[in-house]
Amino acid sequence: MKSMLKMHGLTLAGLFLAANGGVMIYLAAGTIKYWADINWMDVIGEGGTCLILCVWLVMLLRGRPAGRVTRLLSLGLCFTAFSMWMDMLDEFIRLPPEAIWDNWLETAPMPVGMLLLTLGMYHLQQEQRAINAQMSKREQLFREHRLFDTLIPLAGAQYLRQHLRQALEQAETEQRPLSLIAIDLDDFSQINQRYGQAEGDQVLQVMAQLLLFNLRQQDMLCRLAGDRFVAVLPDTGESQASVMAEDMRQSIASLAHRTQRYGERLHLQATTATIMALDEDEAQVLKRLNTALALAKPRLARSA
Ligand SMILES: Nc1nc2c(ncn2[C@@H]2O[C@H](COP(=O)(O)OP(=O)(O)OP(=O)(O)O)[C@@H](O)[C@H]2O)c(=O)[nH]1
Repeated sequence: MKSMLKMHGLTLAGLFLAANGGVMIYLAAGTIKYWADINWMDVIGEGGTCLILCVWLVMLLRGRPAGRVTRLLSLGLCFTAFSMWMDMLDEFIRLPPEAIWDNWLETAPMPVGMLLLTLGMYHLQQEQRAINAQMSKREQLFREHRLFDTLIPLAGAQYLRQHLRQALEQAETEQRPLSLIAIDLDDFSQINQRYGQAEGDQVLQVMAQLLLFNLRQQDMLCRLAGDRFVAVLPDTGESQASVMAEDMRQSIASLAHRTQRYGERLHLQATTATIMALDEDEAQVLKRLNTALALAKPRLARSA
């Protein structure tokens, strides 16, 4: 709240002053209505709309960084909220019949606000396109940020299952192959034990970045659980997926990760497994992938 006031205090102060100014002007020019003369339906409709617009304004200012889009949208909301506020005031204050300026105060800010909101929405759409391009390896077929992990900025198992269901349908409709890679760090629990949970978190974050670098634009990476990641690769056969999995394994093995505390070098190793989706649902695909990974684990341990 503090940072919002610091960044957008001027906008909020402007709206507050304009709303107060409106009350002053109406009070100076008119008389307060009797209780019985107040049309409460209008008060609820106009006042409620004004209140909701103010709530949207606060949500917008709290949720977005400062910049052109935020400025345009917040100004648009301020103008429309002010228009509704002025509209509501005449339910409480009776102005002389010859006054026509109040129509201007009620009506004129509305189209200005709508115009600013439209401009803001246009630039928001442009901004969203740029963000979508950056996010494409993390979310594709739908957006549900409740399913995103805050520690490692990737979607989790629930998102993976929903994404996979849609990707399987798409692959079947288009008659194209779909492959999956599972990547699991070896002996990750030892990193936690030896260097602490915070260092383990750091390793997972670095690993997620590294895996994203190894993927193409159309691929999608999720964190299935703990130190296990899954990449969904549309339009990809098993042999191509195996090559990509090996690249990922090697890039993890050659990563020179140093601990935050003493800067010791950690030698990370990962096991990967690759499968191509057959005529099966997402639960069967994931089960087969997990089995393939479990089979790959002991093989690595034996060869070490
Ligand atoms: N730091 C950290 N650790 C986590 C997180 N989620 C799970 N873990 C830990 O990850 C470890 C996973 O253990 P295992 O599944 O045995 O994996 P592993 O030690 O790599 O063993 P193998 O996979 O058999 O090589 C557990 O010790 C969990 O406590 C997390 O978000 N952060």
